[in-house]
Amino acid sequence: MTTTELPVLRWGIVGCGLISSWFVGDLCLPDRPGANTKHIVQAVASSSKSKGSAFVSKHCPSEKPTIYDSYQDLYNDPNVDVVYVGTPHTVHLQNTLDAIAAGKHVLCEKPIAVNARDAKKMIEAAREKGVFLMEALWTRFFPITTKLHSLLYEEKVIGDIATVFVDFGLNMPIGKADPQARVASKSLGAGALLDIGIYSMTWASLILDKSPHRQAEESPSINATMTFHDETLNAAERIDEQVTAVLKYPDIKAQAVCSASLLYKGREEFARIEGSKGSIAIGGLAPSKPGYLVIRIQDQEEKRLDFEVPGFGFHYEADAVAKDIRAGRLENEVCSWSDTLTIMSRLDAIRSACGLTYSQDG
Ligand SMILES: NC(=O)C1=CN([C@@H]2O[C@H](COP(=O)(O)OP(=O)(O)OC[C@H]3O[C@@H](n4cnc5c(N)ncnc54)[C@H](OP(=O)(O)O)[C@@H]3O)[C@@H](O)[C@H]2O)C=CC1
Ligand SMILES: O=C1OC[C@@H](O)[C@H](O)[C@H]1O
Repeated sequence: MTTTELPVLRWGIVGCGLISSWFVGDLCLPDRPGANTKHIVQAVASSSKSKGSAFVSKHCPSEKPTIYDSYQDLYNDPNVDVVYVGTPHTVHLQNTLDAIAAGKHVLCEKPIAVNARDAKKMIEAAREKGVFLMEALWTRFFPITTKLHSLLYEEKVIGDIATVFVDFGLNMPIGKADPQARVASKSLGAGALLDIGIYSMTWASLILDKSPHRQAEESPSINATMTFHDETLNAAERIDEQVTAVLKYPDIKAQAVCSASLLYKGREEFARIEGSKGSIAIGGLAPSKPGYLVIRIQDQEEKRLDFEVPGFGFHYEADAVAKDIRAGRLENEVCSWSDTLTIMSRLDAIRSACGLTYSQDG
């Protein structure tokens, strides 16, 4: 099918910051192999029209979106099918609830909210209004994750899985960032766990929660530790710069060691799954954007599988959203409401164990 014959989905982009620029770039990629949808940037909303116009000229010059200086005006636009929320964590709740109230489907950036309680509110609102809602945990949608699952559980190439190690290191110390930026401002949700630890936890979940041997009702136990940018501050003021969580899954005799740090750039091979017969490493530009697998089996030559990704890879989640909306589904099966709540509850548990709060926790 040529691009012009594909069904269309019209996006309204809320917030013209970094992630929205990456996302629209992928929506506009021409002639993607396997594309199921022609994505249109129908509208953008920003704090000012000039910022919105500059964003469009730079990041999606081939599109002719309506530019709003009010998020609400975008939610009210009858030509917008789905709203993409690309704002800081702490405003996801309000932005998403407003979009849903206006009857829009929503794809909301990660973390969907600051805590599981707020995530539940968003899910309940979507359920009641009968609209689609998904957290933009884009990593789940890369073809590499499906291949990994099949290597682990269908081909069983490394035998019984014992330990998963995942590390997301980003050289972005709090002290070096602009204090007003969302990565350094506590009121905008700054901190390693919510920003990048969520990916380490997602990989562990993708690998171990999806084991066919799991007994779903048994949640893993979690032990965690954090270091803070300023250790002298109280729970409400401090910002986590490093975090490590150890998850124990007694039912499958497995464990995961998940870490995240803003103090160094992590290794390209960011994850390793150890099994009774060997290991599989996952590598890529970042743990959010995986690119290859390395299979190492005892007494065998190691094997590397590379996965070509056009653009950043945000189109995989965008295509999944489009397919669900067309089918009338309210949630996605790869990033279900239950998946989102599982991870958010674990992030809550880690924060509670380490003494880290946000004002949203109430
Ligand atoms: N999936 C991924 O790989 C990534 C995801 N993210 C996620 O995306 C979200 C946004 O991150 P990022 O794009 O880096 O952030 P930026 O600060 O670059 O952009 C956020 C935009 O949100 C808007 N905004 C709305 N309310 C506020 C507010 N109170 N304070 C500041 N800005 C506000 C602004 O747009 P305007 O002025 O136009 O209204 C701002 O430019 C985060 O939740 C983050 O976790 C971020 C990076 C990568
Ligand atoms: O989601 C993310 O992934 C990549 C990081 O650069 C960014 O801070 C984070 O929000």
